[in-house]
Amino acid sequence: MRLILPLPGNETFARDLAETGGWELGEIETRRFPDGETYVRILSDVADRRVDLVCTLARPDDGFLRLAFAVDAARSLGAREVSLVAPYLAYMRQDRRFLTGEAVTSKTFARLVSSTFDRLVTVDPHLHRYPALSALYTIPTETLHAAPLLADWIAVEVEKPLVIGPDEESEQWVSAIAARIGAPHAVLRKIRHGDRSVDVELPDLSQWSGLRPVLVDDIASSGHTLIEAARKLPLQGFSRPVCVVVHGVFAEDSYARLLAVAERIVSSDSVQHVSNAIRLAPLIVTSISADEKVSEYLVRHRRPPEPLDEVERAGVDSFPASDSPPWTSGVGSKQTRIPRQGKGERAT
Ligand SMILES: O=P(O)(O)OC[C@H]1O[C@@H](O)[C@H](O)[C@@H]1O
Repeated sequence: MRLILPLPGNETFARDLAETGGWELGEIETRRFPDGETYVRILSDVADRRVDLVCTLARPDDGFLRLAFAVDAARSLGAREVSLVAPYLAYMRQDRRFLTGEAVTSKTFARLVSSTFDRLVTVDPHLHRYPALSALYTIPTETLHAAPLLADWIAVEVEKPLVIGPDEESEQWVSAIAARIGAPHAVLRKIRHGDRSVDVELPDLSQWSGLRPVLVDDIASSGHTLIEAARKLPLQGFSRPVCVVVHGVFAEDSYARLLAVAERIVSSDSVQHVSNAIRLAPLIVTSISADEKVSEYLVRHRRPPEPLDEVERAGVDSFPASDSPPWTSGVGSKQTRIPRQGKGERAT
């Protein structure tokens, strides 16, 4: 049975994941030495098992080294595969060099994660200028999408919603959410002047007066985007908006400031926060279970070992037509490196 191992601060999410998936919840002991260095000890049996380290990556600078230590400990104890389940993936927003000399941190961070883990599972990474995680990460990745869960929450909780994205980037999930619940949608225009300085312009929304505005975004970080959008809506006669985000990072006092101009704020549980109202565990379990089926399939169809020279000549393996491979169906976009037995890799 696979093992779900939570890093500190991720216990609630990991327990939900383990219970929903019917998997074992493991234990890691971590603490700080007096000089600030990190102590890590894995207390669960990981030998010959697939291990999922669960760690959301909001505030990653504090936690990544601890993760790297845990992976090495798991490998030295004989773990068969170590994946990172990071419902929020950090360092996706500095995706290019805007000023000479800036570090493109998305690339550096992706390289660190790719050289540490065997696989990455995440939810709605901030893919703005990158087409997919495969443009950055060299390990197999699974990108899951929370839009249907957000849509279902809105459908149940908000009467007569007008789904609003605060900027052009949000059009993709705002339109998907609106279509799923049969509501209208609109997209605002954002001009970002700096980390903490944002302007939002509203188009004429008067045709939807009387509807409840629901601001939807992937991340609330400094909160400025949502705060500015929420401030502008009453200028066109709308009531205070409901704000729904996938990742409630809520830096500094942004949650309190947004609450002052919003009717209600909810987030998925990708980052543990008082606003959490949408569980991601079912989405992640579906994806991990589908991946397990692929592995089981490969084990079932494992060929007897062949001498290396024949293996090299055989090239790509083929599967019997009577039992089609299960990796085509999924809940997100998958970048999976299918082990090819004929190329010297072993199915697990
Ligand atoms: O305005 P804050 O909360 O700092 O940043 C979040 C916004 O910045 C964008 O990259 C996100 O898509 C979101 O719209």
